Amino acid sequence: GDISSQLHGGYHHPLARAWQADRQLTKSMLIYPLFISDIEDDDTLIPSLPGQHRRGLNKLVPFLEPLVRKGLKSVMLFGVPLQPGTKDALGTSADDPKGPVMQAIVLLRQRFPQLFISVDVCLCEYTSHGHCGILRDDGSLNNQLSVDRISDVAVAYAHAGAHCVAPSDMNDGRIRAIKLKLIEEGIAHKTLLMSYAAKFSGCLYGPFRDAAMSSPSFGDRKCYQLPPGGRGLARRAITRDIGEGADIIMVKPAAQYLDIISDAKELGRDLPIAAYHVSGEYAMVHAGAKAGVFDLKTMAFEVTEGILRAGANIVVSYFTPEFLDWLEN
Ligand SMILES: NCC[C@H](CC(=O)O)[C@@H](CN)CCC(=O)O
Ligand SMILES: [Zn+2]
Repeated sequence: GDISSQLHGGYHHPLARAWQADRQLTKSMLIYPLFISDIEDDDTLIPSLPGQHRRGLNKLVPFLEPLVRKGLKSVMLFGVPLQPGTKDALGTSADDPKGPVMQAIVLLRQRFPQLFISVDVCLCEYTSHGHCGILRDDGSLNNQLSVDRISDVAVAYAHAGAHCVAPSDMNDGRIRAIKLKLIEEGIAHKTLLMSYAAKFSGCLYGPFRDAAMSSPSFGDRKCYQLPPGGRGLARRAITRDIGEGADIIMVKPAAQYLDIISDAKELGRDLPIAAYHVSGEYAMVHAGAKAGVFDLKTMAFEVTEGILRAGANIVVSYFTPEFLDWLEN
């Protein structure tokens, strides 16, 4: 018969199967999210985010040392201000030099010179209303005030030593504003701007909001995060952010949005594409494994390989510590 119908020979051997993948998971592709609180000796398990803790500055280095030895290459910092007076309408404490994130940047840069420090830039953890920007009287986002504030916070993190700033706010035009300020400040050349370009609203962020105490006090994020059905909007946001100077495009969530990752790679063919395997997606894998649906490690690999197959070469993943044990390189 037609000999081109015979495919099995091309993937009979495990190595030949590995060769079928355009991108194979390695430790350097992984970014590990860290929750940093302003209680210095804090080390609190986050029940809804299996195995993840909120840690204060005094607990960070001992926790990270073994992970860095195992090959951890990059982290993403999220501040969790718990002290009274750290939340107001403007998110004033987001760039407080005494705040948890600003101090963690300095500490980690000094302690782990090889570690790539990316920092999430948003106001929702620092605003009394819990939204990702500054509000108008009617409760909607004031774009100009939000973009001004978010870009100031991004520049403060970059000045503190962040290698990468990653605005997850989804305010229109924040990428351009951050890039312009980085240029004005003379630090654009050493700061990577990673845009959460296609970030969807939905039900997959619950465990994160538990961890970061960052749920909106009223309403939701449906007027600034993308509607789950908005593939065209995502393509437009990705194209816009590339044009505004993003160095990396991120899609979030990931496993439920593989078509968007694929679009991001098509539209951002010349950029690295990141995907954030969010708290809800991570918790679902744990829940499925606990329910006996599948083996945890097998599914962690299968879901992450799917994210790579769709076009990502960077994955923000809560499974990072396990992958450091599971991967050779
Ligand atoms: N800045 C928004 C935070 C946002 C979730 C939310 O909408 O609250 C993500 C953090 N960048 C949540 C990440 C996660 O769920 O793991
Ligand atoms: Zn936010």
